Amino acid sequence: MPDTPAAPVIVADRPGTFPYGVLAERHPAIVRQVAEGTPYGPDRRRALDALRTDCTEGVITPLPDDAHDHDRWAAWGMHAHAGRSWHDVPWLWSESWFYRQLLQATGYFEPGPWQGVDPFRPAKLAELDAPATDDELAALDALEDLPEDERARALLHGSLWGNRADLGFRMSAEGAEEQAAVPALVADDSDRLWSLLDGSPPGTLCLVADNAGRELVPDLLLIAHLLAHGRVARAQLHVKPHPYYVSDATTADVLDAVRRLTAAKGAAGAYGQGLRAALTDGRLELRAHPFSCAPLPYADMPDDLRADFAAATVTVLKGDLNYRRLVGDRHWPATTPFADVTACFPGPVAALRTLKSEVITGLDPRTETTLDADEGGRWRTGGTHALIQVRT
Ligand SMILES: O=P(O)(O)OC[C@H]1O[C@](O)(CO)[C@@H](O)[C@@H]1O
Repeated sequence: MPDTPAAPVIVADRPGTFPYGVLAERHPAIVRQVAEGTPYGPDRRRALDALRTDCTEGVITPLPDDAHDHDRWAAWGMHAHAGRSWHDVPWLWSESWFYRQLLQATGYFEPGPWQGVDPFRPAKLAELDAPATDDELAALDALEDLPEDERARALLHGSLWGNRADLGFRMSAEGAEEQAAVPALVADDSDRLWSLLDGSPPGTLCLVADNAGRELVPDLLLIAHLLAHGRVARAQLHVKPHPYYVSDATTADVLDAVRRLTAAKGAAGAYGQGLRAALTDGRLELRAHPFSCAPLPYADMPDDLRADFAAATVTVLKGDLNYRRLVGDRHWPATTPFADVTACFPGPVAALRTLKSEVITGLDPRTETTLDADEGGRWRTGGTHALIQVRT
């Protein structure tokens, strides 16, 4: 990292702060939502109740030695954090640990009736099947009359603002969307992104997905468009190997989204057909690397994932959590250059994110001052503002 001194890592140890609230309020609410969403039996309910207490009052207790991913979590620092409060370890670590414990409580990994049952599926399907999705798919027909580059820009913004489809966030941010009269980009390097996607011969796009449903659909539309118009020859879509952060996308969610598109009329249906063809002939490849659910920044990624990103024309990281992992989840001054804090990423990288936590870099000082003056700190966490930041 150029001579930018590393800022402190975020820890959720101060009551009244956003990270603290996520552990103390959002997590127990998510446990309640999961228990209400699926008719688990008494034993699973007891495990969920125990987690609701443990994640607010407990300490980090290592996985059993025979857990399928014990060694992985040991390598990710589990024993180093053993016995400490969830509030005293890095926030990123604590959050990721919560979702691992939630799958433990629901029996997701264990042989038995609940193995492989996504505890968030009811919420994901309700969102994907919402009438609003029909409206968004129907709106695609109007894009067909636009020149290709304007259509590409519209789909890029669809993918960006799709990031508001974060069901975990929605639970505690009722009305956030309505508040934003004019959605504003606090940083916009999209021209740099297009220059990367104008190269010849066309290369490979890596898109690291975030939320399923109404975020994943516009991500897939963007990929379908870039493939169909020869802006990229191949695309790698990185999803999660198991449910994570409520609505993060898994392979099952990709299949649901492609099915939803393929079943639609008009342009949406054609996009669906194009995606099915790209998946079957290999131009669109799915990846579900275990590190995508790791409690660690991308700087610590393993070599095979690093090789994927190094070989890409550009890697697009979607969403707030991926942004935090890209910049190391630290209290950076907002004006810290984006290129400095992303120097460790192995290839050109673009962040498409709506702001839902305090971490931010690469801002123009006037932008920060104006936003603070107009909105206090709300612009950082309310999901009402977004950014497109690119390091070539
Ligand atoms: O779905 P996204 O965009 O990664 O947002 C994740 C949200 O969850 C958080 O981890 C807080 O729980 C924040 O990063 C953000 O508010």
